[in-house]
Amino acid sequence: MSRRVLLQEGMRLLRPFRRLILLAAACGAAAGLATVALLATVNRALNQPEGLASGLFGAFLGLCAMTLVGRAVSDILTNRVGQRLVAQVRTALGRKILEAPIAALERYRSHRLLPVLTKDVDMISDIAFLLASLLIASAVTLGCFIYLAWLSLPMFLLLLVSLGLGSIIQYRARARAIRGFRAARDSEDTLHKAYRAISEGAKELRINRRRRAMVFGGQIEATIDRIRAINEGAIRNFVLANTVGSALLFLVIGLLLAWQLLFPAPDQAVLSGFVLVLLFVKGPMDQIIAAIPSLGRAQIAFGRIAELSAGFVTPEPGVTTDRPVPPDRQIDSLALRGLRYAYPASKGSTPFTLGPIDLTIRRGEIVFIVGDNGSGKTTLIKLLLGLYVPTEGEVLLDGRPVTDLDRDDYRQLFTTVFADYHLFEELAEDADGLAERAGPYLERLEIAHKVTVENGAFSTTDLSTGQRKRLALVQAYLERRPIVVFDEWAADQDPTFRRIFYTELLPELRSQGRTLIVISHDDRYFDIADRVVRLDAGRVQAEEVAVAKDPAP
Ligand SMILES: Nc1ncnc2c1ncn2[C@@H]1O[C@H](COP(=O)(O)OP(=O)(O)OP(=O)(O)O)[C@@H](O)[C@H]1O
Repeated sequence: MSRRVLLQEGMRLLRPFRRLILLAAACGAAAGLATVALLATVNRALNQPEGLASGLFGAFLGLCAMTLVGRAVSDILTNRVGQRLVAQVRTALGRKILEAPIAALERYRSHRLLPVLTKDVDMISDIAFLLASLLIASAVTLGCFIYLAWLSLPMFLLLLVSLGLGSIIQYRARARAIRGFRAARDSEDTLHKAYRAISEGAKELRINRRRRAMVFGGQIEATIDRIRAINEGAIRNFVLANTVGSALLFLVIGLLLAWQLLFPAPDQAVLSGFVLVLLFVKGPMDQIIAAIPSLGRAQIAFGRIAELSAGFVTPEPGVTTDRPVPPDRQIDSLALRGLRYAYPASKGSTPFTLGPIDLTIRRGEIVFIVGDNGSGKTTLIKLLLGLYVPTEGEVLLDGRPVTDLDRDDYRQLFTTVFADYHLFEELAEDADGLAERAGPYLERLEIAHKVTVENGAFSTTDLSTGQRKRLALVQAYLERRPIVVFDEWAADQDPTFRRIFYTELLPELRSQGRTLIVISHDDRYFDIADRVVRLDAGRVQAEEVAVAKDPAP
C-alpha cells in the first residue's frame, strides 16, 4: 500500500478528532515552549548576581505551572483521541467483517484476520499515548533550537552540521528497520497460523511425535527465532545510530569548549547557556529518537489495518445490523435459472465452476441434494441461500429475481445447519417463553437431561459432537423460518437417531409447512425425499424421485 494512500487513510480516520488534536497540540506546544522559556529564565537567573530575586521568581513560578498544566492537558487529550480512535477502528473493522461478502471472507484467511484485529489495533493504541510526549518533546526541541540560534548563530550552525549527519545515519537505520519490521510482521501471521494448529490440532499432535516436532521445531520455533532475529537486528541498528548521534552531540560540546579556548568568548553567559540548553535538549531529542522504532511498527500495523479495510471495502448491500428483521412470511417457490458460479482462479489449479443449473423447489417439498465429494453440493446451497452472488443466472423467489438490495431479506427466510456450523450459545429469539418452547424439542432430541434454555441462551454447549448438532437442530426448530437447509446433518448421529431424523423429524418439519433442502449421502433414506437432485462435477446429472437402497432398519 503506497504511502500516499496510507496518509489519506490516516487523515480520514483522524478527521472526527481534529478539534481535540488541535487543542492537544496547542497545549503540548505551550508546555514545550514554557519549558524552553523556563530554561532561559534559569539561565538568566544563574548569570545574574541577584538570581531569581531580580523579579524572575514570578516568571519562574508561572512557567513551571504552564509546563505542568500544558503537559497534563495535552496527555489527557491525546489519550482521549487515541482511545476513541482505537474504538472507532475496532468498531469499523467488526462492521466490515460482518458486512463483507462471504466469498471475500473465505479468501481472507482467519490466520491473517485475527492478528490485524488484535495485534495491529493494539499497536495503534500503544502509539496513541506516546504521541502526546512526542508532541511536547518536539515543541521543546524546536523551541530550544530557536533559543540556541538566538544565543549564537555560529555555534548553532556547528550544531546543525552535526544534526544533519546524525539524521542521515538515523534515516538509514530506520529504512533498514522498517524493511525488517515488515518481514517480522509477515512472520507474525505464520506464527498465528502455527499457534492455531497447536491449539486446534492438540489431540493429533499428542499422538504423533514426529508431527509435533515438525510443527514445534519447524514452524513455531523457527518463526519465533526469525522474528526475534529481525527485531534484535533492527533495534541494534537503532541503538548504534543513537550512540553515534549522541557522540556527535558531545563532539559539538567539545568543539564549543575548544572554540572558547581558541577564541575567548566575549560573553561567558552565551557559552554556558548554549551548553546547558544543549545538554537539556538531549533529553527530548532522545525521547523522539527512541520512539522511531515504535512509529515504524505502528506504520506497518496501520498499513495492515488499511489493507484489511481495503480488502472488505465493498460491503454487501443491505447487510447492516440496524435493519429491521423482515416479518415472518411463507413462500411458494424458489427457483434457480441458468445459475453459474466460478471460484476465483488459484495458482496451479483450475477453479471449480458450478452450473449452469436450473432447479425449482416448491413450498413444503423435501429435496435431497446428493453427489460425490466435491461435486458442488455445498456451493449450490451457498448460492441458494444467497451467500454467494451467482456469476451468471439468477435466483427467483416466488417468480421474482433476488437482487443485491433484497438478498439479505431473502436470506432471513432460511434456517441452516452447515456441515462446518458454528453453534451460538445465545438464541436470537424473544427470551419470553423461550425455555417453554425449547423444552419439548430438547426432549424430542434426547438432550433435555443435559441442556436447558435460560435467559435466552443454552445452559451449555459442552456436549458430544452428535449432541451439539442436535442443539443446532433445536435452534432451527425455534427459528420458525419457512425453509430449512441441512448440510449432512445426520453424518454425526448414531444409527437410531439417524433413522429418527430422516423418518420422523424431517416429515414433522414438513408438516409444520416448512420446505426442506437436505444434502445427504444416506442413500437408504432417499425415499423420504420428494425429489433427489444428483450433482456431478458441478452440473445436475439427474433429478429423480429416488427409492431407498435398503429398507431402513
Ligand atoms: N472457498 C473455496 N475456494 C475455492 N474453491 C472452493 C472453495 N470451496 C469449495 N471449493 C471447490 O469447489 C468444489 C466443490 O466443493 P463443495 O464443497 O461444493 O463440494 P461438496 O459436493 O459439498 O463436497 P463434500 O461432499 O465433500 O462436502 C471443490 O472441488 C472445492 O475444491
